[in-house]
Amino acid sequence: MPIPKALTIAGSDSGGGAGIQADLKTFQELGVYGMSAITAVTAQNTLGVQGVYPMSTEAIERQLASIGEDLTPDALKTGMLFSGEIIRMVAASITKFAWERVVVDPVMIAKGGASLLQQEAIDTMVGVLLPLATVVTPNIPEAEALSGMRITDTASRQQAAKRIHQYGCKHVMIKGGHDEADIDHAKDLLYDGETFIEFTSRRLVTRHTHGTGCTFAAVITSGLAQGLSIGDAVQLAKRFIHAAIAEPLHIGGGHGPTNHWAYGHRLRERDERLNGGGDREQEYVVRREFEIDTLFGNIHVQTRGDL
Ligand SMILES: Nc1ncnc2c1ncn2[C@@H]1O[C@H](COP(=O)(O)OP(=O)(O)O)[C@@H](O)[C@H]1O
Ligand SMILES: Cc1ncc(COP(=O)(O)O)c(N)n1
Repeated sequence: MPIPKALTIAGSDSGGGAGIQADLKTFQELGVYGMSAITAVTAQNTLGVQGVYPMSTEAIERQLASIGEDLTPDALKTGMLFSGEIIRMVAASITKFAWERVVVDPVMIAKGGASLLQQEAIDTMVGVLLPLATVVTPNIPEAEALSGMRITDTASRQQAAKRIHQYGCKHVMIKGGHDEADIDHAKDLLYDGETFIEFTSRRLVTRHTHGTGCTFAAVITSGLAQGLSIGDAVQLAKRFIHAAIAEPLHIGGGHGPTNHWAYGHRLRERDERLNGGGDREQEYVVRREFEIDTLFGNIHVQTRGDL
């Protein structure tokens, strides 16, 4: 079987926790060959963003053309795009090469508050990029900016998903990491134009969440590149990010990166438990399966009616 290939079109994070670096680490962990087109270089660490240096549109266009003329990604994701001009150029390249399985992570503001997308570029994103998206993955503030409405509860989150879906993307995934009202759960909402599906995990108490959104979208991209359905790719992403947040690396003095190795560690731990099991009695098998589920965060998936 050919090796699945994924492309990230995003900014570089010198600190290695978010952006291009998070995406490539994630692709690699999941057995997907990673390619990149860099839209901007950020000087960044766990304490914040110290500088933003966008690339020329010519340099970005050339990177995409080099990829398109030789390598066809099985799926791609966009991250930090910075300006309307870059968004237009990226959308034109996606169309030109007829690339499919497009994950748009509408990165706007870094966790420390630095702007990674010019305000006037939001309309361009809505007009030219979202119609090309297989799935768009805003966090709550990004979903508010895209939909033009406040999100305060499940009903308003569903309403915002409906509005964003009308821009022409196939699926909308509104992530719940910023939902501070829900102190127990991290709940993400997927909408395909008809059905709402909630993916819920336990909320982990930590400040080491730098790069969660990039990593989450990169897992979805990897899953789509490997031929998973969107629902299965999101389920994989939820498990991967839960493990990555649960085992922080404690790197840097501020908001540290997530652990891109953690999911792989847990898979190996599961395999050891299963292989080491021998012919145990049924009750042990049941208990072991429960433990295995616990390893991956007990993600609860629920289809929810329209509120
Ligand atoms: N404290 C947490 N515990 C468990 N999962 C979390 C936590 N914070 C974020 N997540 C999950 O990480 C993913 C990224 O979410 P979010 O933080 O909303 O995105 P972003 O990084 O774009 O702001 C989502 O699946 C979300 O549910
Ligand atoms: C280059 C770059 N791209 C994206 C983010 C957002 O990070 P997060 O995933 O934590 O929202 C970032 N901080 N830097």
